[in-house]
Amino acid sequence: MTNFDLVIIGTGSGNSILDERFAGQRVAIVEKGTFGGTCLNVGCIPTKMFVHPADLAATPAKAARLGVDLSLDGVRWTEIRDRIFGRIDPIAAGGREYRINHPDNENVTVYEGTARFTGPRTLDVDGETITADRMVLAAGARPVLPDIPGLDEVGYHTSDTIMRLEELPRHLTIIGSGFVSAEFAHVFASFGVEVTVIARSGALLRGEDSDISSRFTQLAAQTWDVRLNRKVLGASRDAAGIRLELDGESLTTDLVLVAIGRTPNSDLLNLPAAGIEVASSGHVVVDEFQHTTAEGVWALGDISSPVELKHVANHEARVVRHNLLNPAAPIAADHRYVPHAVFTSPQVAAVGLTEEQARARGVRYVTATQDYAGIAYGWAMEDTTGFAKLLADPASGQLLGAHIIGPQASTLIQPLIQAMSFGLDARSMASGQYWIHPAMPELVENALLNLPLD
Ligand SMILES: Cc1cc2nc3c(=O)[nH]c(=O)nc-3n(C[C@H](O)[C@H](O)[C@H](O)COP(=O)(O)OP(=O)(O)OC[C@H]3O[C@@H](n4cnc5c(N)ncnc54)[C@H](O)[C@@H]3O)c2cc1C
Ligand SMILES: NC(=O)c1ccc[n+]([C@@H]2O[C@H](COP(=O)([O-])OP(=O)(O)OC[C@H]3O[C@@H](n4cnc5c(N)ncnc54)[C@H](O)[C@@H]3O)[C@@H](O)[C@H]2O)c1
Repeated sequence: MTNFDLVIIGTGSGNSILDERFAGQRVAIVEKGTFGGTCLNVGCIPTKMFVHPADLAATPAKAARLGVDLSLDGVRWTEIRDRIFGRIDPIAAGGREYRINHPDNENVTVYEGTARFTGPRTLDVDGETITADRMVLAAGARPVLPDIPGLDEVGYHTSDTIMRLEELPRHLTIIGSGFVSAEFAHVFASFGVEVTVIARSGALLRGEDSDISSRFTQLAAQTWDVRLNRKVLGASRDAAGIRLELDGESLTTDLVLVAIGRTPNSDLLNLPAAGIEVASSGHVVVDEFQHTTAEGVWALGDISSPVELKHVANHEARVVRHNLLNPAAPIAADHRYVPHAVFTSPQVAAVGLTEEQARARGVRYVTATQDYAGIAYGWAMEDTTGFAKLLADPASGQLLGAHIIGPQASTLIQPLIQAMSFGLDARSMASGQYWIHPAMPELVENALLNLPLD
């Protein structure tokens, strides 16, 4: 049995905790998979590296309308794939090598195995027992697997495997209609794959404000075969490919991608043995300091956060690092205004309350929208579908929510996140600064000016 000052489980955001301030401590870090975790290896980074060439491949279809005739001559899938992972895999390998062999990490022991609690702050790692005075759970989440009769037998992909395909399929069916579905549908459709999206509800991206979600659903249906309010009842294979039975119809496809959410890896850690409480959602229960219900144990990222985003995991890792280094003066995590963006086509980005949430909370609010078509740059682009929608407190002008669908939505949302985070009211924000003309942020300026404040 080996005792450490600190043990971290998971090398995603957990790996970023360690810096030179931990040099005097004996630290262990445990990883059962690829060093660097989800975002680097199978999440944010590779997906966006596929989205960028997908955006390029989709350009010819949009350009002719403006009098520019482009043609897509081909998509070299294996080259794209190998270029992407040829850049990512060495980073993962380099991160591992750094922790194992670099003199900076003389105090760090890397365990390449699966951690499982056998008692308070006591772990079994593939047969070896390690204990620690303090522990951090940063073990992330994994794709939810479906319970569809026959699907295991015919085979399917998740976001963990789809990016390493040997060749593009002719037809791809995606089960699920959230972030992963919207991003991969855009990537594969832009690369020339026929894409079918199966949603069990009546809209895609239904977690978004309903105006955004319905606009996105309407636009998506023009590019992809979108089947709403459908359940997949069974799967089988025949000469034509994989046959999926939906309620009332069937379809034949070459490949299935399952994208129905992610579940925290808390169930694999035997947390009851360590006195660590887990919510019914599977998330480890933490207080505002990211401390779990067990003395000396913190948690961060997807294992404890219902908002499974890298910027949240990174923020929480910084909070945990501070609290490990400054036990007498801990800081709280700030989860007030967590934004997100979906890198699909068109892009979607949001922060704060949707109108449905504002209504359900009974807060007083006003809304305003601004079409891209109504600002100079959007008009020049002849964008006819994008818009921004804001919610604000009519008395104070404080923003309650911001939602954008359209080009550069993930960038345009940032000043609104800033305003909400620092308490800047809509009127001051709109009128107290210059807005570059004729640039895209005029979308934000005009949406702010449109708010019918008291
Ligand atoms: C396809 C996809 C695209 C995404 N795109 C974005 C995006 O654009 N923007 C964004 O903000 N977020 C995105 N996310 C979400 C983001 O990747 C995650 O929120 C983030 O990576 C979570 O980090 P983490 O440190 O909590 O967990 P992880 O990075 O998952 O790290 C957990 C690590 O713990 C290891 N582990 C688990 N159990 C054990 C065990 N028992 N013993 C030892 N090791 C263990 C795992 O192998 C893993 O390496 C995306 C996710 C996916 C799946
Ligand atoms: N750009 C980004 O920031 C980004 C990109 C990808 C993933 N992510 C993160 O990863 C998480 C997981 O993504 P995701 O798309 O898998 O999940 P999601 O929660 O975004 O969407 C899951 C979808 O599957 C549906 N669903 C759930 N169970 C189902 C079932 N049994 N049958 C059919 N449909 C079902 C849900 O109604 C929902 O529409 C996201 O919530 C997000 O936090 C972020």
